[in-house]
Amino acid sequence: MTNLNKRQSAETASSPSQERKPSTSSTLKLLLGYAKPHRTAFLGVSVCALLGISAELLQPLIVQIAIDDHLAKGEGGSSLLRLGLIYLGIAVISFLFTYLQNNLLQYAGQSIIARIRKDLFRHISKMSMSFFDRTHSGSLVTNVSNDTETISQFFTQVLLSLVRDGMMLVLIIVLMFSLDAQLAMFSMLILPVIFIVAALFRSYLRSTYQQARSRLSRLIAFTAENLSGMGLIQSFRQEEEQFGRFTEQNRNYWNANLRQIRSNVLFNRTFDILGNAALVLMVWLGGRAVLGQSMEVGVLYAFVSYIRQFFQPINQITMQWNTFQSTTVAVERIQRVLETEPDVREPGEKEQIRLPSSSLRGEVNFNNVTFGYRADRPVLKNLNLHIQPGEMIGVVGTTGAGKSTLISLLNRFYDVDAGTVEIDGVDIRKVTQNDLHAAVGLIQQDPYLFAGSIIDNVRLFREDITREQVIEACRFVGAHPMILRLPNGYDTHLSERGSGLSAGERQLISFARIVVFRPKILILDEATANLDSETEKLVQQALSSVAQGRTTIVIAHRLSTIMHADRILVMQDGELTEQGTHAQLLARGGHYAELYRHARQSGREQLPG
Ligand SMILES: Nc1ncnc2c1ncn2[C@@H]1O[C@H](COP(=O)(O)OP(=O)(O)OP(=O)(O)O)[C@@H](O)[C@H]1O
Repeated sequence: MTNLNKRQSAETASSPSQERKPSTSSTLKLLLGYAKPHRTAFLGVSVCALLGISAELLQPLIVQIAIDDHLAKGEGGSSLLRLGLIYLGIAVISFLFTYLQNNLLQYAGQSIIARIRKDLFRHISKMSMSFFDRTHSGSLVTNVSNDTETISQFFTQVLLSLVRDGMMLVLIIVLMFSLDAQLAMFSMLILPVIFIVAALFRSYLRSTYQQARSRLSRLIAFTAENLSGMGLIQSFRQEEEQFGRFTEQNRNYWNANLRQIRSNVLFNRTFDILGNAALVLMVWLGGRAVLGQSMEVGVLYAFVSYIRQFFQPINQITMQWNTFQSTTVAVERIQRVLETEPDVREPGEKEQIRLPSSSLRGEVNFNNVTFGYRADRPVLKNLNLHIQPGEMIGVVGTTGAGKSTLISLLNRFYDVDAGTVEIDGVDIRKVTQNDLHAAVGLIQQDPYLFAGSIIDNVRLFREDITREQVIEACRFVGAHPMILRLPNGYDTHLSERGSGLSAGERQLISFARIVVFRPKILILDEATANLDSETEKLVQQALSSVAQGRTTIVIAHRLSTIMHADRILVMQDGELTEQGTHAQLLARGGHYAELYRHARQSGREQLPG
């Protein structure tokens, strides 16, 4: 399959219209796979639940013995006290086992969810750029946060309910039949009514739950989008409009949430009424039996207690059905991400060729490369480019000419559709991502900084790179004085995206990263486009220091950045139309000369495009 075909099939697979229906069996398969390493804990939960509820269910029997065997015969005193102490002891035992069972279950459940989250994050970070082109980051955030949280409810609520309430129900039925088979038979008459009510409510409860969840997701996505675009919103004075849209989303969620709560309350209270009706029936039938002396008072008391407890597990299990439904939806969403293979694949062990950084020369070749983001629109067409080790290359061209695409292919963010991209004569598809990204360093226009100190941002949280190495790198690129001016110097904590630093300062930090990580090939994608001339001078100096001994490719809109390059490439509509030194290209009088003339006329060094 070609890459284009692969991209298309991946796009189709993730389109909403093609979403598969969540299936119970695949949900269980995934969950049981994750639960397997914790089977001892789950066995412990079952044993504790059995012992806990057995102790709980013994309590009415103790009272029955106290009434029928002691009170009814006029016995009291020490034997009643002994029964009272046994009752208390059993209550303590029930508490202890329930406590143990909850702790074990929470431990296993939370460990499983942490593992799912870890797997998901690792998988997402290995995905190719094409995956991020077609997947909304908000939906991935929901996968990692909300969906895993929903799955956690499966372990901490659904499973617990199935085990505990299931066992409780069976034990209650056994105890009721052993106390009085006839009365127990009458109680069972209520079961069909319970099932009918549960079935009637089930789909209504599920739809209210799903509606509330989807409205909450929309509200979260809307808020996240607004936070990241707050600068734009304020500069266009859109606060009121956005507030209006937020209010509407908020109201929608509020309505859906209230509807869900109302339906839950209605369901629970209907069950209460059924329970009370069964109780009245038991008291009436049992009371007649007691009066007719065919039943003892204590037995009736125990029966009434069990009937009250009988409805609790049924109610719980029915409620868990909804949670299970939302778990299947969450599992399906997570599975869809986990099953998506990266379009850019690691080479197999046999075809792998190492690119050891110690012996790397930094030669780059694009041989007859054709590539398009979509099957029907090639962006690069049959492109040939040979870059010598240590050469400094400048790339110019109009908007959309394919300059950034060239860089993306060299980083293997996408695979070529035809031809090859080589480093030191090795096809980069045969190189591991680790080796490739150690060989190629990228500095983007708006370098990304993480929440953390300056030190951590330069060494990207790698503990094996020392503080001294970081400081030396910052001195080398000329960032040291600027960092010392910050409130806590190298330990200054940067907030997310590096706000608090200017664009130029962020650039200098990303240059220091390059010095620390030592890639042999350096790429700058319009790194100086947004800088004032003072800062640009600083960045220029840093660039010439960092470019020493490295193959450097600079995409620039500013002439000054690339005028002194060994070679300037001119790209137009996906093709290399001219190349040579600044002087050669001017002498040629082609597209570059025209771009240069435009730039001079406008009084700025900014190239059009
Ligand atoms: N992720 C993408 N998905 C689909 N099409 C894309 C994507 N990135 C770029 N393109 C398209 O590919 C073509 C080349 O884009 P590219 O970003 O390489 O151009 P460029 O020369 O770097 O332009 P600029 O100077 O404006 O950044 C454009 O038509 C663009 O719309």
